[in-house]
Amino acid sequence: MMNRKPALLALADGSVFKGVSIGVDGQTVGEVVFNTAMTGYQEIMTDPSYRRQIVTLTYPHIGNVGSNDEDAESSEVHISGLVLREVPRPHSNWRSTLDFSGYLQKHRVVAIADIDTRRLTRLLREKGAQNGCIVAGDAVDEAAALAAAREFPGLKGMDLAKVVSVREPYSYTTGSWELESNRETQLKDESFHVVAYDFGVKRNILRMLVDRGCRITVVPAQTPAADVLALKPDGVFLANGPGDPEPCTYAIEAAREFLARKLPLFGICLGHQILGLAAGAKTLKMSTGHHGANHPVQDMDSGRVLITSQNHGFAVDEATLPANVVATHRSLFDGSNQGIRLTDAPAFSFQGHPEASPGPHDVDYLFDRFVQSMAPNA
Ligand SMILES: NC(=O)CC[C@H](N)C(=O)O
Repeated sequence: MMNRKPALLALADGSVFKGVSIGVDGQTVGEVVFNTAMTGYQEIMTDPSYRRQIVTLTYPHIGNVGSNDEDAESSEVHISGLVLREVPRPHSNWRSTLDFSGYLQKHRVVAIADIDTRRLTRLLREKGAQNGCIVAGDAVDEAAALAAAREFPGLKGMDLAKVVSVREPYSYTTGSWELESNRETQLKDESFHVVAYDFGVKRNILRMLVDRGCRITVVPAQTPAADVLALKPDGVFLANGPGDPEPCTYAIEAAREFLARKLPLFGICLGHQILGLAAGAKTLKMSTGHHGANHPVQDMDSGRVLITSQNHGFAVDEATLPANVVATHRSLFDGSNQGIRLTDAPAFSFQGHPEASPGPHDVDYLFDRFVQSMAPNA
């Protein structure tokens, strides 16, 4: 076996985990969270909503299927660092073009393995997400790592949507991957024009809209509502994204404008929180947040329980919903809000990830609902 360099993970509460480096040498800081998904490590690492977060994967065998170019949810790896139980082993998969260690090197990820991720996860669950630091390489300095972990200011109050967002608008017409032909599909039978605010959008959201006949114009996070209205969209989509929704005042103001004009509006994750804030509710920082691919959520209208993909650390505070906002979904793990709908505008949103990638598809009916809400404008 290859000789690994040392690495350590230091948390702001003073805990230190010693392991081995499986990525590049270096030091990285961020909020340490855990994700319980058993599949989809590439999708998780490339989800822009993980910016400034160090992700612990609780599933112990990561890297078994290597990596490929198709499973990325954006053009780069966004996580600040990666924490694993097992050192990745040789991989095997027909779609793989690069082994996992090569993937970590290529994307310059600082990563630690061979630590007790169960102990770490229990700590994060009991104390809440911790700011932390990974150092990897020949000179691992524990005191410096602890100091760096404590210096990280935390995600509360941090506006990261405008940091990860695209700089110029672009058009998106690529649909879902077709396994039989091993090719991506293209938009056919265009029925709607959707403007999607990119706060850190995951590709599969755009693909699922394209599959339903939407031509998409993706716009930067700080695009004023007037510029969007000038594009004459049938509906506006508010994407997922990293950081705290509260400082994203530019997006909250734009959403308010669309609400006032009764334009069909659909939000996912950060987009859900922004819709909530625009409607007059408040958001809060959760203790550990939700990160996984098997979280039960109840649809309050139908009573159905949905197994969902999740990645968020903030939430809409249901107690603050104004009279014209109805809670449509709730987490069965902790009762927190998972969806809202306005009674006086064609606007709704979901806290989890109906686009999955990775995760189950139980909530994809919300994409159909958005398309239906645009139908009168077609
Ligand atoms: N996936 C997301 O859009 C996450 C939203 C927000 N950054 C949160 O952590 O709650």
